[in-house]
Amino acid sequence: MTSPQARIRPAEVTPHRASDLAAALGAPVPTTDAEVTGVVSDNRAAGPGDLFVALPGARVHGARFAADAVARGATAVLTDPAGAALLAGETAPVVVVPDPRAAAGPAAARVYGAPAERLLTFGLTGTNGKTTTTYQLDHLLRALGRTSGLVGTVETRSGDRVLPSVLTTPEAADLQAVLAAMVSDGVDSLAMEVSSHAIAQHRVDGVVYDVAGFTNLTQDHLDFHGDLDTYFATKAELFTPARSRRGVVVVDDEHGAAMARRAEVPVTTLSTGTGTRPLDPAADWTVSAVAPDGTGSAFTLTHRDGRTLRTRTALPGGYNVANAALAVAMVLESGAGVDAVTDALRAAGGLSATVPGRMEVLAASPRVVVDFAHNTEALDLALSALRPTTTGRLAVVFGATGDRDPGKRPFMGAAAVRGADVVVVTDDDPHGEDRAAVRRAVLDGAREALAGLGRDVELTEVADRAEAIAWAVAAADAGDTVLIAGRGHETIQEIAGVDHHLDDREEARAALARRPADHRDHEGTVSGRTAGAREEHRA
Ligand SMILES: CC(=O)N[C@H]1[C@@H](OP(=O)(O)OP(=O)(O)OC[C@H]2O[C@@H](n3ccc(=O)[nH]c3=O)[C@H](O)[C@@H]2O)O[C@H](CO)[C@@H](O)[C@@H]1O[C@H](C)C(=O)N[C@@H](C)C(=O)N[C@H](CCC(=O)O)C(=O)O
Ligand SMILES: Nc1ncnc2c1ncn2[C@@H]1O[C@H](COP(=O)(O)OP(=O)(O)OP(=O)(O)O)[C@@H](O)[C@H]1O
Repeated sequence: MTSPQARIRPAEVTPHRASDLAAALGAPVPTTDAEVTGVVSDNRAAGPGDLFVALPGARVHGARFAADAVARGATAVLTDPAGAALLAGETAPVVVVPDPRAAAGPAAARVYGAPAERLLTFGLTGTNGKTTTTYQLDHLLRALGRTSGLVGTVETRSGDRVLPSVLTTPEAADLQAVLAAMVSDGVDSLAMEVSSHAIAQHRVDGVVYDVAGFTNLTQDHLDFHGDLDTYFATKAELFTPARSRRGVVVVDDEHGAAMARRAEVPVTTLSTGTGTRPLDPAADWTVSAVAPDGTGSAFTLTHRDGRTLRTRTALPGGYNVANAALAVAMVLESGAGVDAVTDALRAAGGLSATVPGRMEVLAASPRVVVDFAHNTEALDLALSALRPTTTGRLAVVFGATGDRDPGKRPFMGAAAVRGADVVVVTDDDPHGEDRAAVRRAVLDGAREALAGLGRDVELTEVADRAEAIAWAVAAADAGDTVLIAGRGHETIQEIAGVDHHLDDREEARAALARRPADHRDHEGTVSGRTAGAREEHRA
């Protein structure tokens, strides 16, 4: 079940009557009335004056928690007929609608005064790149002198208030509260991630984005959506008038091209030539003259109408050029002038936002990078992004998640061996699964790939992740790069049902601080580390 979490809420809300809300939702007006000053869909977050939205869940009906919500001060309940049946004897007014998930966003938007309409809103969807692009957008908006708020996988930020996120896209009631808090905190624009789960579950109902963006689509989340067509169709909903006013669609893969054709709002296409489709000169926006520039790249973004600007992204890899170009194109589509954007980017040194746990560079020599890549394609891409700027050896520390998608483990092992010179296989989030068995599956794929590779790769197993990071960082020479992949910004590692604090970035920084004492000797063996489950293999 969802755990109780801290939430960002507005300080002051003009009260609404439950009867008015019912009328606005086209629901029968309850026989008793009450004043509502907030909306929640989890009883543990309920407080005085809240409307408790009791949602039918996959595991439990929220109506089971209505009495507790009311005991905490909730003054009214919004639910469906099944929920209402569970509420017999409830003292608070009950508003009954056929689909409370679909009603939650509009109800909350009404209670909080339609906050999305008072912000310049940018919504990002796609399988990969949402978080990264959202931070680039946020960075550019700030560079333009705007006060932007952010909602996404890593954190939610309104003014000085920052909270770690539980979901990529919050529940409808929580989202509207955050947006209202942003308005009262003086925020004027919003960069946010819109997951496909959120679209399917009506979490963003009540928001019409000024500019929606699409990054790409690969096979993912089919446990939830069933098949790729449904996953695609869910994302396509973002590009309809109910959810956005206009959009920018990256057409670097076939799904992007299909998305642009299917969009029901005006969209401009962006082709960068960094995906699976070659550069499309017929796209509205094109990227050209990509040039390595330190760890990142400089690039030129041009519209068919002649608008053009040259800037850079500090993040490595072609896909980060696509993310950066998308952020710039979305801001230009929102009405910003190309000269203002050019000047702002020049003053800011390009798109140089650090994205927590996404190609986050912790040290330059040896270069130590933490990235969220947790599947085969992402691992491939991350390693190829770092290879051109690695003068020494490229090492990767990673594992596979337990209890999830066992089929990908050998492929991840093979991708690591293909892309790196030093491969350290360790635990990711084992969850309830046998940790050694998960690593074994990754190692099997790695060994098989090694057999036909034709170059030397050092393959090592270090069970404990902190120890694996310490080992790789200690073993690196000045020109080497160590990629620590898979967990990004995450700070909790679940082993056999127990949560342990583990932050790859903290471990890497600690290992970097210990380096002089811990450094690898010239024979290629490791000194200064405790014995672990390490085994080395050389092809
Ligand atoms: C698969 C999925 O999306 N599940 C969501 C769904 O859960 P559910 O139907 O099982 O809900 P439930 O536990 O039966 O509870 C029903 C209702 O009772 C309420 N409740 C429940 C328990 C309690 O003590 N008190 C209480 O009030 C719940 O808030 C809920 O409203 O409804 C819940 C609340 O409405 C969501 O929190 C929950 O998201 C879970 C936590 C989740 O992990 N979702 C992931 C898959 C997700 O949405 N991920 C995407 C990103 C995907 C990506 O791109 O990587 C995201 O946007 O985060
Ligand atoms: N445009 C892109 N195309 C392909 N891969 C990408 C792209 N951008 C980032 N990645 C890879 O995907 C990983 C996740 O990136 P990011 O967090 O920005 O995406 P996301 O859509 O927010 O995914 P998630 O919801 O899983 O966080 C990164 O660590 C990187 O390895």
